[in-house]
Amino acid sequence: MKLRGLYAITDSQLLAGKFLPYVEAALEGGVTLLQYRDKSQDDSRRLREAEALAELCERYKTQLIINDDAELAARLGVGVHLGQTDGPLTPARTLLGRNAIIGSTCHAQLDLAEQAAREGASYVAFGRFFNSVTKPGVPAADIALLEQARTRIKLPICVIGGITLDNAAPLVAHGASLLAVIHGLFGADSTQEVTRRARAFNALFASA
Ligand SMILES: Cc1ncc(COP(=O)(O)OP(=O)(O)O)c(N)n1
Ligand SMILES: Cc1nc(C(=O)O)sc1CCOP(=O)(O)O
Ligand SMILES: [Mg+2]
Repeated sequence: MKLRGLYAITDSQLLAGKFLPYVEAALEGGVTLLQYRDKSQDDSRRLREAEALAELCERYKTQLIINDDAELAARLGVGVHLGQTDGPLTPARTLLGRNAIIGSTCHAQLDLAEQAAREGASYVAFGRFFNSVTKPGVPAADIALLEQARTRIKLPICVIGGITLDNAAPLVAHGASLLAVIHGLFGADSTQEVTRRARAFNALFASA
């Protein structure tokens, strides 16, 4: 499967009271990967919501990725995204199997991306590229890093952090394969606007 296009990420606070309708609206507009990102410790809610997303993704032929939690990903038979403190990649690959999508946060460090590639990651994620309301204060990445990553890393490159329709085009032009977006997608006033934004993010790849 080609990892290229919009990578929608859920946010439990932003999507409170409209979780499934907003996610479905994004899927309607076209989503390559959907990440379930919930930073709470409420395991039963996490399982319930992740199962609901798995069902939706099945319907829309979208790949589901679970943030942080390889065990939950294994339980649902889906992929996982692991940050630098979320556990090692190699056992996650063993647990999930060779076909699972496994992503790795590499901040703005090419050496982390090279290590992730050696350890079996499916894509590497760099960020944050712009100021993020969702996760302020994380280290910054820039276009020069993207240029270097494109020549050194032979995996799809995901970019994240403050990405909106107004700032995403140069990232795609400089080699980003996946645009990972929370607020720039789901911070919309209506389901129709979420669908419009998803379509518009995807259109950036058609013209690249
Ligand atoms: C696609 C993607 N890229 C980066 C992250 C950030 O992961 P991490 O550093 O583990 O931070 P949290 O998201 O867990 O707070 C991500 N989730 N997805
Ligand atoms: C979860 C996350 N990780 C980041 C990183 O730089 O690793 S930035 C970020 C938040 C992304 O949300 P938004 O699109 O609303 O900025
Ligand atoms: Mg994490």
